[in-house]
Amino acid sequence: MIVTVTANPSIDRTIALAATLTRGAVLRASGSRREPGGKGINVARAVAAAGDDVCALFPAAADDPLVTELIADGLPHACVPVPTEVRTNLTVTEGDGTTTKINLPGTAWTDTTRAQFTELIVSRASGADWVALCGSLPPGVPEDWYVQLIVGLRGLGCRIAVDTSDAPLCALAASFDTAAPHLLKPNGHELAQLVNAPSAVDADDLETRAAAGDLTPALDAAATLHERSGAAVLATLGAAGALLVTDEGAWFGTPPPIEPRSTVGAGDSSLAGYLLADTHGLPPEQRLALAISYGAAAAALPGTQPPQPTMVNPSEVTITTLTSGAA
Ligand SMILES: O=P(O)(O)OC[C@@]1(O)O[C@H](CO)[C@@H](O)[C@@H]1O
Repeated sequence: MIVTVTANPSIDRTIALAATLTRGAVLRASGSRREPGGKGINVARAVAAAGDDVCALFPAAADDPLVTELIADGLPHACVPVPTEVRTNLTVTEGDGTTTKINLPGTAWTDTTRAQFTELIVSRASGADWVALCGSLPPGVPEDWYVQLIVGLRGLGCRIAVDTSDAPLCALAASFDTAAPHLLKPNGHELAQLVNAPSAVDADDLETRAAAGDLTPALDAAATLHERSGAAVLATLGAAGALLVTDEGAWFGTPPPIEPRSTVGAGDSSLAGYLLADTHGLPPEQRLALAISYGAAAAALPGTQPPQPTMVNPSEVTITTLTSGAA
C-alpha cells in the first residue's frame, strides 16, 4: 500500500497555446483542460492506474469539486474538511511543450485542520509500505510540518518519501539528524537548493550540464545529499533524465525521445514509477528505469495526466552504472 499526502491539493487548469506565450498580448487558446492536481494526488493517480493499492490523503470539503472528480475517477482517498474550495492552479503550454505555471497559495489551515490531518495520516501510515509527503504547504502551516510528521511516522514501520520545495524543503534539510526520510525526490533546482550549490551551479546548470553529458555537478550534489540525509536520492533532471544514489551505488538514466506536451506532473509520475518498482521488489537500476519511463510518458501527455501502464516502457530507458557496491 502506498499512501500519498497532499497538504495543498489543486484543480489544474491547463490552457494550450499553439503560439508563443507573449506578455501583454491577447492570445487565443487552442484548447483547455481541467484535472485533479496536487503532487501526492498525481502520484496516487499513477499508482491507481497501475492497479496497485493506494490511498490519497488531502484536506478538502466532502462536496469540493476536486473530491467529486476523484470519486468519479475511482481514486481511493480520505480527507479532512476545510471551509473553502481547493485552489485552482494555472498552466499555459506552448506549441513546443514549454510549460508555464502559476500556483495559488491554497486554503489556509486552522490548528484543528492540522491536528485532524496529522491524525488521519498517522492512522493510515501504519501498515503502509510507503508514505509519500508531496508538494507545498498552504498558508498557516509551519515550515517544519513535514519534519514534525516524519518524527511521528518514523516508528510506524512505513518508509517515507518526500517531494517538496523551498521553505519546507530547507526546514527538512536542517533536520536530517532527527527526521530523515527514506527517499528524497528533488528536481535540479531543489537539488541545488538542498546542498547550497554555489550560484554558478544553479538548477539550469545541473540539468543543462547533465544533458550535455557532464554529470559531475548533479552527481556530486546528489551524493552529498545522500550522505547528509541517509536517504535514497532520486534526482529528476528534466529532459536529461534522472540520477539515483543509494547505499548500493549510483545510476544515471536517460529517457527515450518524446514529444513533450506538458511537463506538469512528470516528476510526480517518476516518483510513482519508483515507488511501484520498489513495492514490487525491483533492484535500484530497474526502479530508476521505471521512474524515468513514467516521467517521460507523463511529459508526452497534455495537462496533468498520469500515464497508463501501457504507455510506460522501461526497456527504452538507458541506464548507466556510475558506482556500485556499498558506500
Ligand atoms: O504548489 P505545489 O504544491 O508545489 O505544486 C502543485 C502542483 O504544481 O504540483 C503538481 C505538479 O507536480 C500540479 O498538479 C500542481 O498544480
